[in-house]
Amino acid sequence: MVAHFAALKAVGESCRIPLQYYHNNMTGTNVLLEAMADNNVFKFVYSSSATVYGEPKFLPVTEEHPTGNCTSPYGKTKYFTEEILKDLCKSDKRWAVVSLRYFNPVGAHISGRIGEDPNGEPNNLMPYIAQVAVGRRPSLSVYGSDFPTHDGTGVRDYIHIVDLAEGHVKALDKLRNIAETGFFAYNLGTGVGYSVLDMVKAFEKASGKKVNYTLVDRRSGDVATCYADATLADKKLGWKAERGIDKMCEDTWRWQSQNPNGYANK
Ligand SMILES: O=c1ccn([C@@H]2O[C@H](COP(=O)(O)OP(=O)(O)O[C@H]3O[C@H](CO)[C@@H](O)[C@H](O)[C@H]3O)[C@@H](O)[C@H]2O)c(=O)[nH]1
Repeated sequence: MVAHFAALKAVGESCRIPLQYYHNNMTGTNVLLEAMADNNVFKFVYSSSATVYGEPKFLPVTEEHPTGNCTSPYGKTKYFTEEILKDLCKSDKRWAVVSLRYFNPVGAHISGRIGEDPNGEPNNLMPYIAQVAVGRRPSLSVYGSDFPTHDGTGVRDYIHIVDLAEGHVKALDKLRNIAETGFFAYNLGTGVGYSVLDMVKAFEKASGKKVNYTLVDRRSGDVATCYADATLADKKLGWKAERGIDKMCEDTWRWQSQNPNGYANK
């Protein structure tokens, strides 16, 4: 049996409550693993994150890049959990875990019916841009314009949420079909980095709307540039991202324009 282990996906603004947050995540990990073993489930996909790499020492970031030097409590919980899972797989050969290290998931389902609707003010870039474009917020704050990047703003590897979902299907197929056990980590990204201002421009093109922004100070914990080498996922899972920046913006805009107030419309 294969279980999807997304239950540990972090919630909320972790920096405000790190101790409680660590406690909840780590306790949750142990409780879930025990419950899975009790039910004879020894294979699962873990939702990890590129934040396990911290400030990249080289680019693009491969799975061989050291982990653990995280810049946020959220990243540390992902790192700690991966370490627990590695030890688990070493100590008990019944377990097979695929850890998918997500880069920056964005976009929406093509139907325009399933999209991102964060509680309160969005923390992440794409939903913020979308809410400015739709007129729900006056302006985007661009965190930092003095990074060593092509335009001074932070560069990330944005990946369409449907590509990400397809990566999970491939990971589940692998788990179903292999006899091998152990811990396997794969980057899920496109391999291409875009800056905050690249994203703003692409969104304006897709939506036909102006996205007002102001350049402000850097946000604590943000790295300058992070993008993936995702060739291992291609080689081992037969997966690679198919959707580019225009599609990410078009699909986000379809969702946001059809649901200006998110799920509150329904
Ligand atoms: O209002 C905003 C929000 C973000 N940014 C910038 O946009 C970029 C992307 O930020 P964000 O969308 O918050 O993503 P990250 O901080 O890169 O973190 C995301 O990507 C990680 C993987 O790398 C995941 O683990 C996290 O869950 C996810 O939030 C960064 O340069 C931010 O400084 C802004 O300028 N203004």
